[in-house]
Parts: sequence; structure tokens; C-alpha cells
Amino acid sequence: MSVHADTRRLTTADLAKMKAAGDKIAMLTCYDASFARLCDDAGVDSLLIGDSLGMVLQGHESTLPVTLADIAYHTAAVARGSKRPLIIADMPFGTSQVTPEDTFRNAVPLLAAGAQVVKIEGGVEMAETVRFLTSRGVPVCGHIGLTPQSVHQLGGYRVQGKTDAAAEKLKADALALQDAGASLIVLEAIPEALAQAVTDLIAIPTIGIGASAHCSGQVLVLHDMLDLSPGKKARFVKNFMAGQPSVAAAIAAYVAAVKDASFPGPEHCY
Ligand SMILES: Nc1nc(=O)c2c([nH]1)NC[C@@H]1CN(c3ccc(C(=O)N[C@@H](CCC(=O)O)C(=O)O)cc3)CN21
Ligand SMILES: CC(C)C(=O)C(=O)O
Ligand SMILES: [Mg+2]
Repeated sequence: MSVHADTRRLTTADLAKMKAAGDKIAMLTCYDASFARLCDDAGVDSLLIGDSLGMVLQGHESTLPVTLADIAYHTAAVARGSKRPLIIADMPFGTSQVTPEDTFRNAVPLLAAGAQVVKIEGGVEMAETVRFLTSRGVPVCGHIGLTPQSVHQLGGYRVQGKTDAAAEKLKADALALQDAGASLIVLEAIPEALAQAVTDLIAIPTIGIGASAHCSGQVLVLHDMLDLSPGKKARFVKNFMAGQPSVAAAIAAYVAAVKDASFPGPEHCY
């Protein structure tokens, strides 16, 4: 049983209020009902069914092979396992890089599975699609900076927004997404000063991963923060399992560290 049994699910409006109040938003990726319940009980505000599941659950080398059916399946499990967190589902590769109409059609099974928000990688070039969805009742989370579905174009999982021109482009992306109706924006692997500038520039919450503590909230891949992922970790990953007696305690430690802004520290930033 969830300790939040009598609480309603958070909405995008609740997260907007948190930014306005200066309260940090704690988000984690989640892919199944058991972890969803643990995250809910630990006070995680939002659960992201990320296409990172292609790497941490399926063993692929990128997120590109993940299908819409995969994300819908895991979204339904997370929705059944949790009561309070806002549920966000990634639109996997190929499902949003199409017309606005087809993107809407592709969002349908994710909302049917229990997602309240769909996340779409890209900035200015996705604004028309974001406006199409948000004007038809589908909340959207943007995702800019390091966008893993473009890994072959980016030439690897590299820090983004390092030049003045790239930083200006990223700010324009954030403004375009906000103007198109996006409810929040994930900022991935960008310099600390740029993350702060973007967070101050827009009214909607920013959720950082490798984007410093100046964001409105943080997200990590669950398997990374529990030290379950093999191989070399990105700089922004912290092992919250270290020194903890249980997975529940590790997730609670993550929530506490995001809330008091002690995570991420300088050692996790670019
Ligand atoms: N397990 C997992 N965790 C993630 O955070 C994650 C996924 N999978 N899959 C999709 C993408 C890929 N991500 C990654 C993967 C590696 C780095 C990384 O190692 N970056 C270098 C940057 C080097 C540079 O440009 O200077 C680093 O050292 O942090 C970053 C993001 C984030 N996402
Ligand atoms: C890392 C987050 C932002 C993500 O998109 C994912 O898990 O797929
Ligand atoms: Mg993703």
C-alpha cells in the first residue's frame, strides 16, 4: 500500500506552482509497478517512462530501437503501481519526428496507458508539433540539450550548448517550446550557467540531468542512481545506493538531496 493512498495525482499545474514557490521537483525514470510504488512512497514527484529503457532494460546500445508499444506497456505498469507522481512518457524515436497529426496519433496509446504528459526531444523545430498537441489537450514536456535520439547526428553523448551560438540556439528552443504550450522542459548535459539562464528566462519548470542545481528540478535514470547500470557513467550520475540499507532509503535520499539542492553538486556539472 502506498503511503499516499489518499492523495491525488500531481498535475503539470502542481509542478508549475512548485517552480513559482521555489520548491524543487524530484523526478526519476521508472519502468515497472514495483519501483513505481517505491518511488511514490519515497516522495518522488514525477515518474518518467524514458526510452532509456532500451538501454537499461533491453540491453541496446542506444534508445533508437524502442517502440511505442514498449513505452505504452511500461507506462501502464508504472501507472498501476503509483498514485501521486505525475506520469510522463517518452515518445520513442520515429514517433514524434513526423507530422503533428501523426505525432498526436502516436501519443494516444501513451495517454491510454496512463501518461499525463508526453515528452518530445527537440526545440524550435518541434514547436509546431507541440502547439498541435497542447491545443488539443495533450500536455507536453520538451527535451533539449543532449537529445539521445539524435546521437548519430551529435556524434556521441556529448555536452551541448558550449559555444555562444549554441547557447543562444538553446535559449530560443526553450522560448519556442514554452510559447507552443509545453508544460516543462528537460535540460540534458549543458553548462551550469546556461541551465541557470534558461531556467530564469522561462516561466515553466526546467528539469535538469547534467544541467546543475539551478534547474527547477532533477531527473536521473533509476538504474544509474541505484548503481545497477554497467559501464562508465556520465558525470551527472550519483550512486544514491551507497551507504543505504535499502532501495527505498536510496530513493528517499535522492528526493531529499534534490529538495535541499545538495544534488547535483559541482562534481556532477559541466
Ligand atoms: N543508463 C542511462 N542513463 C542515462 O542518463 C541515459 C541513458 N541510459 N540512455 C539515454 C541517454 C544517454 N545519456 C548519456 C550517456 C552518456 C553521457 C556521457 O557520458 N557524457 C559525457 C560527456 C562528455 C563530454 O562531452 O565532455 C560525460 O562524461 O558526462 C551523457 C548522457 C543520457 N541518457
Ligand atoms: C534521461 C531522461 C531525461 C530520458 O529521456 C530517458 O530516461 O529516456
Ligand atoms: Mg528519453
